[in-house]
Amino acid sequence: MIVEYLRYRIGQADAPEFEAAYGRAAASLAAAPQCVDYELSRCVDEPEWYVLRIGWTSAKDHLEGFRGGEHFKAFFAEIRPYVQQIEEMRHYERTAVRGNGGSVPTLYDWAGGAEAFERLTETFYEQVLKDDLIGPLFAGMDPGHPRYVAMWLSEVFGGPSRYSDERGGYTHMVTQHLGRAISDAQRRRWVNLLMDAADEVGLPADPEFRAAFAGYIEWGTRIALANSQPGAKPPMQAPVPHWGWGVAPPYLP
Ligand code: HEM
Repeated sequence: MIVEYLRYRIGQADAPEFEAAYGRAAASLAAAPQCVDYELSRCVDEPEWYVLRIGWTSAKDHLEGFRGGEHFKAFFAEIRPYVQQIEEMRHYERTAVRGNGGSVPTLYDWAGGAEAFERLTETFYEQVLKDDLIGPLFAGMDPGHPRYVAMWLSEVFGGPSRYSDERGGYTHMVTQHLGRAISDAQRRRWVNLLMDAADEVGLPADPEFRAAFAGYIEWGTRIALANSQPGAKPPMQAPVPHWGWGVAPPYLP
């Protein structure tokens, strides 16, 4: 993705119509397959300044795909009156420096940290080992397995990167699933037992946390199943995924 920044200087009297014009032009951005996202902000300290940030799939997609495509005409018709007021219009490449601030707790903190995930996996694998459908898969499991999976989950949900640092990260995890030929019935049992364990150990029960938690578990188990099939060739190098709240952040009164 490439980010385009446009800085406009708009006189006070023209501001309402400028914002309204961009409100209409936004329909073209929303429809354009080259546009990732967009946001128009107005300067608080000097209200005549506006910054428009548009994420494009690439600079070429913007300059050739969007400008030569079906949505440009309607877009440009709306913003043409303000072209003279553009003070800067450039593409910027994102750097590795980015992330979320601390205003919203991580799922890891919300759950109760490492100790909560350790309680979860301990209880979970006690049941797994007794289960007729998936118990046999884990018959020879490493005694540290519950703790390792707790480290993995902690890292995924925003906790420390201990699984990557101490246990081989994604590559080790993916190797463990290879060739196990997990069936969908086994995957579902794994999910059900984990959800039961989440209730039993008292993981937060608020809808937002459980929706995000279940989202990752559903995603992760489907990937584990696919990677475990005979002949599967998953990527052997990848970062540990980081899971966030998605569309429903926690309710903080
Ligand atoms: C979100 C879903 C899943 C996650 C996060 C996960 C995570 C992991 C991790 C981190 C390991 C390696 C532990 C280590 O460092 O030694 C592992 C191993 C393993 N996983 Fe999964 N897994 C998932 C789903 C499943 C499912 C659905 C099954 C089967 C029903 C399964 C079966 C196994 C088995 C049999 C091992 C090897 C255990 C051993 O012998 O030590 N996993 N898993």
